[in-house]
Amino acid sequence: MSSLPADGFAAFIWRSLRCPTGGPGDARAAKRFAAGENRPAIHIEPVEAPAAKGFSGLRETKPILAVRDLAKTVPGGRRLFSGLDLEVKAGELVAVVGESGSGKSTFLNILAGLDDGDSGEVVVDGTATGGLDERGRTELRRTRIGFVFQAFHILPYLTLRQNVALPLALVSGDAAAIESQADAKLAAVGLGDRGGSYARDLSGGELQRVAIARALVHEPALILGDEPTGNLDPETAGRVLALFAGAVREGDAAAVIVTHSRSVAAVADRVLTLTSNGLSDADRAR
Ligand SMILES: Nc1ncnc2c1ncn2[C@@H]1O[C@H](COP(=O)(O)OP(=O)(O)OP(=O)(O)O)[C@@H](O)[C@H]1O
Repeated sequence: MSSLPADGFAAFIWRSLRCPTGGPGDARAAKRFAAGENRPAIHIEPVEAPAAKGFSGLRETKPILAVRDLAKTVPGGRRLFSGLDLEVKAGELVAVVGESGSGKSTFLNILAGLDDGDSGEVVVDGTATGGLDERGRTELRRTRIGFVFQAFHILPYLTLRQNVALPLALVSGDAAAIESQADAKLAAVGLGDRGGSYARDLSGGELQRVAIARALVHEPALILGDEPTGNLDPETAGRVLALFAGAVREGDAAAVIVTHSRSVAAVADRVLTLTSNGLSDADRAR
């Protein structure tokens, strides 16, 4: 992707949404807008998409994630789990622990619609993934799900701003608004001055913060993390986790994090253990 171009009109739209009482620059831009300048080139709708907080009322009463009686067998016939039930509400962070090979990553992939259970149901923000075709699942991931992996997957040939902007760029043509949202999210993870840097310039902890900014930039309803602190030293992991938990709670999202780490368990609202019989309450002190 080439650099995201600045666009005066788009910047005006952005400022108008963020700051209704703009300065003289906004007044001039407003005149141009009234005169119809540039209007056809802009696709405004996605700028309003982050107002996913409009779902807040709904999210308070309904779980963001509902899993019912899920079962999964992998090729070769081994049953990983069955009878798995889970509900996660807005602002709630659930950690999933379990033995290596118990199926934690497979479970996350099913939640993201990247894999299928043998039976059972997964409902994300009111949408049953089982009823969606590939296109519908992709759309669900783009608009409703943020995924943080152990390996950061920050693309080295894009700036950090462009990396964070990717989920928005997939659904919007409004480059300036996208760039502003990416910068705001980078600022939220303490990297507001690094938007023009590249991955090679950052430490592991900083890269993971970029990955979190990217996972949250489109204000997903459901945040999934697969060992998101696995590559970090304990102190950095703690800082990243606090950031993650804050973003989940303030952003009104639900989160499921697969981990072997005690520090993840420490910030979670619930710690559940995955076994062949599904998820069960774990000892928080483990
Ligand atoms: N497509 C597949 N074909 C065959 N076996 C698979 C497939 N996908 C997963 N498995 C097996 O299912 C088991 C669960 O894998 P998974 O990665 O979900 O476990 P995990 O709990 O995340 O493990 P870890 O904690 O070590 O990362 C493993 O034994 C894995 O080899």
